[in-house]
Amino acid sequence: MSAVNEKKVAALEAVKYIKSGMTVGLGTGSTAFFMIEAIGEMVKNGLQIKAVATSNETEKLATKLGINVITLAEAKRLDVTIDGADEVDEDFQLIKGGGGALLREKIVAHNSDLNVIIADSSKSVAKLGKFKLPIETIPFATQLILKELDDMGLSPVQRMKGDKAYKTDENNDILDIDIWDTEIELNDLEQQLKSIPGVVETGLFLTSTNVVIIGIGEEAVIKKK
Ligand SMILES: O=C[C@H](O)[C@H](O)[C@H](O)COP(=O)(O)O
Repeated sequence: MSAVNEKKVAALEAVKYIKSGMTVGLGTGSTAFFMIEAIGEMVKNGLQIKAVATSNETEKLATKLGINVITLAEAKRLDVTIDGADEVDEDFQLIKGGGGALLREKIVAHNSDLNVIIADSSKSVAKLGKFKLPIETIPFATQLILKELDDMGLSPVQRMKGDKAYKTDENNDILDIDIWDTEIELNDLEQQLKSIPGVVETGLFLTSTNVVIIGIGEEAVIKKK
């Protein structure tokens, strides 16, 4: 079975967590796509939920499928959020933000009672960091943060879209950094990165995840914290 189908296998298992009356956080990306599509189908069949989208892209898709999208302020608190990841390790730690949605994703995860991560088998790793860690920065500070991260040995690269700087939904920049060889422990690294003025958020999700569902071939392997 291809990786694309493993994403769908995980997504279809995850939507079993959703019941009528819930407020649901909708993740972003190609794995989340299958989850949103499945929820759209459930809504057509009578499921009644409210949803908060983690990106403009997700909001557009969910609205198109008839899902009732509300703001985070209206939701106040979410029952469950289902989202993808770029890497997930054995300790439920994640790298996210490959699609640039890490800031809203982290805010939504923080405000959710249950966070379910869905992924194909290629995302499951023994150690985080083969995937470059995305950092969201305020444009005013980006060039100086690039220098600071370079001095830390993290080989930052500014994400581009063609010949222009890539911009997030919040109109910020993304720097992708290499944490594979760093000797800094992940919690410390998160603290150090967040302490640089102009760094808005990092793609390290170290404590928010409760359930990981990995599609392995046709099987959905569920791990609970
Ligand atoms: O910014 C994007 C999100 O963090 C995605 O959930 C993550 O990049 C995984 O995306 P995909 O399911 O497309 O691999």
